[in-house]
Parts: sequence; structure tokens; C-alpha cells
Amino acid sequence: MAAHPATASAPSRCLSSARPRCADHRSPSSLAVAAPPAGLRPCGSRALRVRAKVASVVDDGVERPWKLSDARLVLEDGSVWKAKSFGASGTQVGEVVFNTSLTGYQEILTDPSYAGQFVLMTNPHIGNTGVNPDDEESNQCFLGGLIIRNLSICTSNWRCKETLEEYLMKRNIMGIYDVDTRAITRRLREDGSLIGVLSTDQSLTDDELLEMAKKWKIVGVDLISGVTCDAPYVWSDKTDSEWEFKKDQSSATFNVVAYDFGIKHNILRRLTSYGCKITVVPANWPASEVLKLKPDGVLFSNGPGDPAAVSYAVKTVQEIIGKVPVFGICMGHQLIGQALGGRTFKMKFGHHGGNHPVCDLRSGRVDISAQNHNYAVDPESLPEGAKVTHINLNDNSCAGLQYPKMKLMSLQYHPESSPGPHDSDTAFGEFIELMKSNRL
Ligand SMILES: NC(=O)CC[C@H](N)C(=O)O
Repeated sequence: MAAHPATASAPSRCLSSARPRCADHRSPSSLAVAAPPAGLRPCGSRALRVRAKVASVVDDGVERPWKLSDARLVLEDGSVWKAKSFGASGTQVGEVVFNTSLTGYQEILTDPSYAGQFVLMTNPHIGNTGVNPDDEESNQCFLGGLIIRNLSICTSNWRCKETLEEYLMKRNIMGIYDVDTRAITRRLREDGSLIGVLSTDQSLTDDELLEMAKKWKIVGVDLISGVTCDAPYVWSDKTDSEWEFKKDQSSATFNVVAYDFGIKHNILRRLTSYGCKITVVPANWPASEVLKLKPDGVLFSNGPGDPAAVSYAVKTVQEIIGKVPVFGICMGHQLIGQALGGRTFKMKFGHHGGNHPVCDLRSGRVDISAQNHNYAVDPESLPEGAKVTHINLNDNSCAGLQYPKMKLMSLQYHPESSPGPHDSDTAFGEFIELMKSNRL
């Protein structure tokens, strides 16, 4: 199997050993490579290992306490992409998707909806703002790995606490760079999402990696159960964000129960900001227990994988809708679509990025939105009474629903952004109005 021609002709990484290191780049001695925290659940088929710490190494023009190794990405179509590894080493399988966000790689890394996937960033320059404790969207990274063009040789941001490299190493996540991300993106756009295998293991042949990619399945698999919380908890925020959300929850006006299908923290932060006290429950929490809490509203969160593979969650949604106001976001929207009797389908390569135009058909208003999904609700399959309220203007797919009689609203995209534009934050206000109207 020959290397993909686009890889062979791709320009080499634009770093030269003559280039000086930035003043704020951490000295190698301050880099600690820790064992991965207990409980990490990598989603691929093989355990990863954190790269062994060695004495300071000058590799690719940058001083590091570990040696960069060669890596390969083998796609299920047989193409082989040579790259360099900058995160954990090992072998990992996943579905490759491309994300068009210009920044926000940390929020993307910690969005549980990416479980089972490799995220390829189309922005060629990643890592320059490092990583900080306030931009986490969950407590760990569930994605399979990160694929980028250029890894920034320095980090420069006042909030930065560690480099992207250190972060991936500590969390045992694979990262590759120096690969032609534009050529891979074009391939995914033409052929649709592809399963791939990332490997730093030189003992495995390309054909063996290809075999692994061909055997691996993501459609029809329940990925929610691997990312949901273990027990209910009341949300309280420990981060310091630029958004004004630090409201005192004791004076909150609305009690909301949020189903955690892989919930992003900014959904919880934004609801708090709008005056909600939130109890988060695991994905398999019985609807009867939730209704006993007499919530003002229920939120069905985002989450990874195939919405048609989680019939238990669809059943829960069915038991709740019509009884209290509900708001579904992304996976939550897809589960609501199915609970109403509709169907979901897999898109060619999905929507992943912070620049998707969405039209609110009720007002004609266009928002630029953050999106991350590979599946969509088929509007033709919805029953009478359910209205499509929003469409994605790139492909006219269903981006929002309402069923007024049931006090139900849902969006396929992410009003909480993180990362992405804040245009659609008003959706949380709409949910508040829905809960208010139910009190009258
Ligand atoms: N962000 C999400 O909730 C993703 C929903 C679903 N897993 C999809 O890919 O379509």
C-alpha cells in the first residue's frame, strides 16, 4: 500500500531549527509526564501508553523532554498518511471528522460528544494558546485523538497553564501533526466520514492497521453509557469564565433536571446564568424519579454516537415529554425526534465547527452557530404538530424543532457555544419562557 500522494507532496512543517523559542515557552524541566488519571476510558481497541520521559531532546526545532515519534493514520479506504506524534503513543481506532472552528481546541477536546472520533482541525495552526483550567467542557477527554497540520512551538496566553502537548500526554490522548489536513478534509468531504487507525507502533504493518479500521464499527453502538455521570448531582461551577454566569443558585427561580448524555459544562453554566438550579442525572435515570422531583423543566443534553442505538434513552424521553417543558440539545434533539415517532439518519460527513449559518424560520433571523453532529432528524418522519423551527443554511437540514402542545423545543446545534459564536444564547431564554408559561 503506497503512501497517499497528497501526503508525499505535502509541504513539510514550517518550523526550522534556527527559529528561536518564545520567551514564555516552558522549560523542559518543568514538564511532568504523569500516568493517566484512574478511570480514563480510551475508546479505541488498544491501551495507550504515555511516552517515556527522556532527557531533554531537540526534535523538530523544539526542546522537549520526550522524543517525537513517527505516526501513521490509516483510513478505511486504504490511504496511509504519515505524520508525527505529539501526544500519547500507541494505536487507536476511531471515526475521523473535521472541525472548521478557528480556535477552541480545548473545548473540543473535552466535549464528550466526540467519544469514538478523531477530530481533525482544519485551521492549520493549533496549540498557540495552550490549555487552561477554565475552558474544560467536561472532566476528561473522551475523543480518540487530535489531528492537526502545525503544532505551535510556543504558547502565549495569560490564562495558559500548560502546553497542548503536556495536556495530551497527561490525559493519554493521541495527537498527530505534520499531516496534510486539507487533503484529508477534501477526502472526507467527497467520500464521507471514514474510520481510521492512528498508530505510533512501527511493528504493525499498514495492512494490519487497515484491517483494524475495517473491523471497527461506530454505527449502532451506544457511546452514551461510556460518558454519562455515575450518579445524580447538583451542578455548581468551579471555573472562572468570561461569561457572567456566577449566579447564586440558592435564589434560582427554576428547578431543571438535566439528563447527562455527555453534557457540556457550558450548557449548565448558561442555564445557571438564566436563573436555573440544575440537578444532573445519569442517562439511565428513570423518568419516574425525575418527575418525582417536580422540575420546572427537563433538559436532554448533547452526547456521542448513534442516536438510534440508545432506545432506552428514547423511551425515557417519551415518558417525560408532554408532562413538563423540555429542551433538547443535539443528541437531546435527536432523541426527542425519535420519541415523537421520527427517525434519524447518518449524514455524509456531519457538521463540526463554529461557523454554521442557521435560519430561525419563525423570524427569518440567521445565527452563526456552533455545531457538532454526524446524525440528523429526518423532518419528513415527524408527526403532525411537530414543527421544524430552524434549518442549517448550508444544506437545509433540520436544525430545530418545536411541539407547542407539549411545551417542547430542541436544537440540533449548540446555543451554549464553547467553542463558537454566542448568537444563539437566546435559546436558553426561550426555554425559560416555556417554563414560565407552564406555571400560569
Ligand atoms: N453533539 C452531539 O450531541 C452529537 C450528537 C450525535 N452524537 C451526532 O453525532 O449526531
